[in-house]
Amino acid sequence: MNAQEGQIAPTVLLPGDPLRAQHIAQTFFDNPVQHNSVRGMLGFTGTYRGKPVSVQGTGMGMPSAGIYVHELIHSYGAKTLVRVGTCGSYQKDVHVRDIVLGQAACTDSNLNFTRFQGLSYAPIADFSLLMAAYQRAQARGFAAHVGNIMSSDIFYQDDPQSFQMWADHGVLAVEMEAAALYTQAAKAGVRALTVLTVSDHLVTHEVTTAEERQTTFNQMIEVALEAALGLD
Ligand SMILES: O=P(O)(O)O[C@H]1O[C@H](CO)[C@@H](O)[C@H]1O
Ligand SMILES: O=c1cc[nH]c(=O)[nH]1
Repeated sequence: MNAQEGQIAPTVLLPGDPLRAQHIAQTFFDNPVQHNSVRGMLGFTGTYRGKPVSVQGTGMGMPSAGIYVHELIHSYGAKTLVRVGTCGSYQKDVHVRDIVLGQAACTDSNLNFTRFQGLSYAPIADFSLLMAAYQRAQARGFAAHVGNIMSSDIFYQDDPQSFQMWADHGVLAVEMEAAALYTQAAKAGVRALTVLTVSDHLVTHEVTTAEERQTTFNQMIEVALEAALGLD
């Protein structure tokens, strides 16, 4: 990233899509300033209800997101990192447009097998952030599910039923970055959470319109901002 030292706030939202970073900055931030343009991975810093906050695109998948998470923590001093993204539901009662708070993240990635020398590590969210996000969603009447999620390296699975094993063990939904975020945050002693909107459904194949997705995406951002910044 090409941000200057001190240009990025200690609290950072992390969407996969850089254009969503731009949308978040333009919709929610006061006085947003673009802090990164390298590789088109847009990042902005501004304020939300008077508190400094940044948003940084991460790209798709853990190798890409892991680079941004590392630089945000170790080069720019990020202390609170909240991923805001989309997911595919594994469970009948987790509907499209619902919010999913990733309490923990399974993974099929080799990243953590390499990091932990073939042993198993359980990447988990920061509890204070998780509790705050759940309380903010409840207070606003948004449908929010808390539980285990799957961070996969594979978007297009060859076997469309391969998710069933995870679904049978209570995993709520699939995305592609949380396990790396939680692991790196734990190592660095900083706080991390993943807040997701269900964009598609692997069981019921429910669909949603772009407008509906935008509305619930904005609800998710409000929950993430309030939890990350400690706002009511
Ligand atoms: O909406 P974002 O944040 O990109 O998240 C999800 O969408 C992408 C796949 O379509 C992956 O990055 C996955 O984690
Ligand atoms: O990674 C993802 C994101 C959204 N929907 C999916 O099915 N997978």
